[in-house]
Amino acid sequence: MLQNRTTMEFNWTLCLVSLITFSFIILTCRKKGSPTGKRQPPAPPGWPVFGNLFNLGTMPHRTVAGLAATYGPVVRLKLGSVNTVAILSAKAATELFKNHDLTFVERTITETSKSHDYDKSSLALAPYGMYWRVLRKICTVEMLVAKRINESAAARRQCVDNMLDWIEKEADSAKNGSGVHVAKFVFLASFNLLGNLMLSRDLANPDSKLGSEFFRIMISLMELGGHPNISDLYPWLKRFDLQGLRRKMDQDVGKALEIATGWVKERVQKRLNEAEQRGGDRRKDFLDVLLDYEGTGKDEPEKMSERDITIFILEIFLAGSETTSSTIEWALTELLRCPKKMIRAKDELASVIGPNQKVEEKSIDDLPYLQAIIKETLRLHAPIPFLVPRKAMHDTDFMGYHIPKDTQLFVNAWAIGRDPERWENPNSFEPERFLDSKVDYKGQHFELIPFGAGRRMCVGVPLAQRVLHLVLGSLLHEFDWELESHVNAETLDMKDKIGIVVRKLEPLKAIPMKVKC
Ligand code: HEM
Repeated sequence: MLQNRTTMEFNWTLCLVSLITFSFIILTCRKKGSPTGKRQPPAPPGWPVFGNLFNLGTMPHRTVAGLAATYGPVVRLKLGSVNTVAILSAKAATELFKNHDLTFVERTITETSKSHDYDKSSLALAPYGMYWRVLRKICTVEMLVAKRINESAAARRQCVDNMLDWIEKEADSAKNGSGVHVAKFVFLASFNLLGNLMLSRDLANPDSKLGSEFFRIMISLMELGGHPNISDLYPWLKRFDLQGLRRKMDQDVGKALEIATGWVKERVQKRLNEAEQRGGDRRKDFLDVLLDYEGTGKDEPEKMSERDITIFILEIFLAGSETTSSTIEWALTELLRCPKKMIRAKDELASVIGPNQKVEEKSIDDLPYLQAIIKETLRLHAPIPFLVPRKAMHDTDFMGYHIPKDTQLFVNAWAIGRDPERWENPNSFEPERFLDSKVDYKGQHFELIPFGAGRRMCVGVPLAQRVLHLVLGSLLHEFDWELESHVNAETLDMKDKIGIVVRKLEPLKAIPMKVKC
């Protein structure tokens, strides 16, 4: 008994001594900055083991942006055990993309993205090497070029027409005074639009059981992928999968791959039949481009494997649907808070498009105010606020700071879009600022980078640009919009929440009234 007590006391003493030693080591390391003695970026104080996790809050893009005032534009954070650096100003972003893009060209790979080896076939996550180059080239030279995008303009118009019909029906059946959940319909339309571009089919279609199942799974993948995961913060815990995220991801990715593989096989068979019948003058979609691919077999694959193709299909849905619907939701929200700007946009549409006419993609160039609204929305509400996180390929010096190999890099596009050194009235929605300005989001102006910049910049910009203008232009041209009666411009909730993309915390509910010509 006595011996037990002595052992217990000894254990407690040992624990206490270990804790003091551990804290001492942590504090010493923090005081000296870097164990190598080199100057590291400034960092807010953190906790042992947890680092700065508790500093992030529920809207990390905003909290991290706020650190710039105290620590400057390059800030070091410890997220669990992961060394991270955040870039918070347009000047620092310019230095990054002009002089260090290659050093940070690799991605951070999360635990859930390893499900079914998704990361190995993904364009967005692939290591900077041969496979990534091949896929990127297929996208930029064959798929997302003006000619191919033009060929599918009619399919996009049809998807937008369906969306307008759904919204009108929903508004007719809604109780007096209640609004329509706009982003839901834009999401469905974006999904179908991508389905037509890639597979020539509507997937968010109540008549298609498989399409609906695929749609449900993709929404679940977006939620799971955007969920903070302990396994990413403390990689030694990953085998326990404490939140069960990897298990759920394995199930969903498995099911999505099964469905998409079925579509690929079906198409392979159809192409064989067409070849036999010498028919097949249908429009070539993305799936055809991938199946047609022929590489040299030396420094690139001879053919794309079925697996790589199916993962590419999932990726495009994940990359292109929620980003689009979130941007439209914010644009409409901002316009509902500024009725004069809404009127100006509608007047421009009325004069360029005319009554009884539909907004077409070819008119976008003639709609400078609409273009300015999209830019201003993306400046204030970058849907992927930290871009897709990068990783240092080797030790490097950046703006006088030492950044060790494997450090995760967050480029805070949200903070950069509101950088007070670059933008006047950075927090106000003022599309007019873009009317006499050459600044755009195509990766050359580092103060506006909602699509990123450099080698890993979004490949979808040419498509996203068309879709955003087409959808917002159509919503404004076809309907007059009002807020629900219990909300006004001052009380409209503007908080956001972060998942794979940032979107409005409270979904926008607005009342559409069909414009009478
Ligand atoms: C509003 C719409 C969109 C936004 C805001 C957006 C934003 C982004 C961002 C921030 C990145 C990371 C860039 C970086 O790390 O520098 C990215 C990458 C990517 N996006 Fe988009 N995106 C949009 C639409 C699309 C669409 C429609 C597609 C496909 C058709 C697409 C496909 C991709 C792909 C494949 C990558 C990975 C590129 C790579 O790693 O090489 N995106 N996007």
